[in-house]
Amino acid sequence: MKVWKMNGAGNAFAVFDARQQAFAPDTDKIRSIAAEMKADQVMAIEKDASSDAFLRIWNSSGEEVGACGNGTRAVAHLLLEEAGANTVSIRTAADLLKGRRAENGLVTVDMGQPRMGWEEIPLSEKMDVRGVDVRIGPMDNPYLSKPAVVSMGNPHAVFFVEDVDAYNIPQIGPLVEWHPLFPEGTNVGFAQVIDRETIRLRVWERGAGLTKACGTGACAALVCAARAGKTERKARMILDGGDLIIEWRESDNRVMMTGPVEVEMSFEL
Ligand SMILES: N[C@@H](CCC[C@H](N)C(=O)O)C(=O)O
Repeated sequence: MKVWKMNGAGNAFAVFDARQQAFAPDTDKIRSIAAEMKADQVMAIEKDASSDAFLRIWNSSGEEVGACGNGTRAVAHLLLEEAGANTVSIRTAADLLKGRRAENGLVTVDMGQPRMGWEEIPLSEKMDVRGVDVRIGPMDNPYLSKPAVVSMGNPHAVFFVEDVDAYNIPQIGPLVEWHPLFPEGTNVGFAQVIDRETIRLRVWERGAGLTKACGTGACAALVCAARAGKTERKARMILDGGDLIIEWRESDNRVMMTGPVEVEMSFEL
């Protein structure tokens, strides 16, 4: 079985080619692969009857999840190279996604439409998704509150802050990740709007912790920012591991994510 160590803007992946051979790891196995290969997510490329491949995704904590934007871009790159094609379709547990080559060796994935209904995120109770009742700090004087929420096939809560670097994300992230408002947990973004076309973003990922980049997190932050009128519908997202360009198209409500992909090494198992 072929295995790749890859990253998408620094978001690190161990990718297993499970199209010819079954790959059915248990939680402990995923944790040990992730630790050994220093991966934020472990992924398996499987056969699919109605697309080019099914992409199975596990967080480094061992739980299987529905979406991983940078991981989808990484696997799109592998499949595009393999087929010498210009477009590729990838099914995940959350959606059917399309990948394509972009300029300068970058890879674009159509991440589909953001889901904004409180039950779709999901939240445990009905609430205005533009700012939910989550407070960090003293109840009557929180230093962080009212994150915007959205699903990109996985749940995201986004705090808009003045200075991303002023927050102790490893301390705050877990408090929000498993807040009772999120029955399935949530990814937690800290977004600083630099100007109407630029956002600095750091993401505490559910089941993986602080990563160098989170693709769905970047989509979520742009959607929440544009929905609130803070930015245009297209912006450069500056993450710790590199930049992503996110565009939330007005014409069809779909979110396009473009960024770099790197194959660090590959081997046969
Ligand atoms: N790194 C990812 C997101 C991976 C899944 C996430 N941690 C979750 O639990 O939903 C990305 O690039 O989107």
